[in-house]
Amino acid sequence: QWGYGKDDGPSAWNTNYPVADGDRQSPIDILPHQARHDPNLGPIVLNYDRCTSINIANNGHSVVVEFEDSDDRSVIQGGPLDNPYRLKQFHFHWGGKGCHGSEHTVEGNSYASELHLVHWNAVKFKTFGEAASTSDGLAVLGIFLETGDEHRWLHMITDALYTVKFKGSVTDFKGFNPKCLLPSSLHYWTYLGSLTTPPLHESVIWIVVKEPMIVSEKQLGKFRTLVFTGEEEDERTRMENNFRPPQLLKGRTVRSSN
Ligand SMILES: NS(=O)(=O)c1ccc(O)c(NC(=O)NCCCCO)c1
Ligand SMILES: [Zn+2]
Repeated sequence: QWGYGKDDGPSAWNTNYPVADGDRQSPIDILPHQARHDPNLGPIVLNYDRCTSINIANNGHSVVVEFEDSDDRSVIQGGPLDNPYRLKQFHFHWGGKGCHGSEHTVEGNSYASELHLVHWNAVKFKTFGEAASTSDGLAVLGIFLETGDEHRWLHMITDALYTVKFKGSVTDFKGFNPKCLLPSSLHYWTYLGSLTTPPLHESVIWIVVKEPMIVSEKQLGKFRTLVFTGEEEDERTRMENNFRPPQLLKGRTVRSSN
């Protein structure tokens, strides 16, 4: 299996997942001055209103909140998207104490953490799995997390983390609307990329929001109380630095909403 350690980490993923060396891999380093401002790029529209969260889980790589995706109750549309994309899950990537842990970087600078809201094109595909393995089947909204004041709503997530400390743990997490996590401005960069974890499918339309959400160091520290390992395993490997470093742009264009 793959992980984020010395032997099973990002530099080894191409052994079992050769697409790791492909032409549209994620994340990337974003250079704002080289991004093409595209006036045709409209605003991102989120309809997460009748929210459909189900549970929160530790999958051995991150903490994930899953959503009920049998209809279009929670969708993202507009921006670079031709169809509404259905919210499936969101999860985070973060660093170690004092180190940064975002996946995308901006002019070589990384943020403390990065939130990924994962959506799939249910107009063109029947299942998430099918969408996740087909070009442009997914739209992932990436939000940077920066340390500063406490985030007024993130406690809803961090207060539940102790219940999913070990790999394989799942607990109920109903009625959570992730719209409360988003920064005020949704100006974004967008480019064609991939999943940032194995199987690294090149199926993602990335929408990276420019404005970070501000969270406290204390709130971020709670993510590091999770472990990669299962309760029955001997070693307790703290879950941190679960991010893939930036990959080659290989001629891709990054567009900017404005
Ligand atoms: N980081 S990401 O690009 O937003 C991303 C979005 C959706 C995904 O499905 C994955 N990866 C994934 O599911 N890998 C299968 C095993 C993971 C846990 O069992 C990564
Ligand atoms: Zn992710």
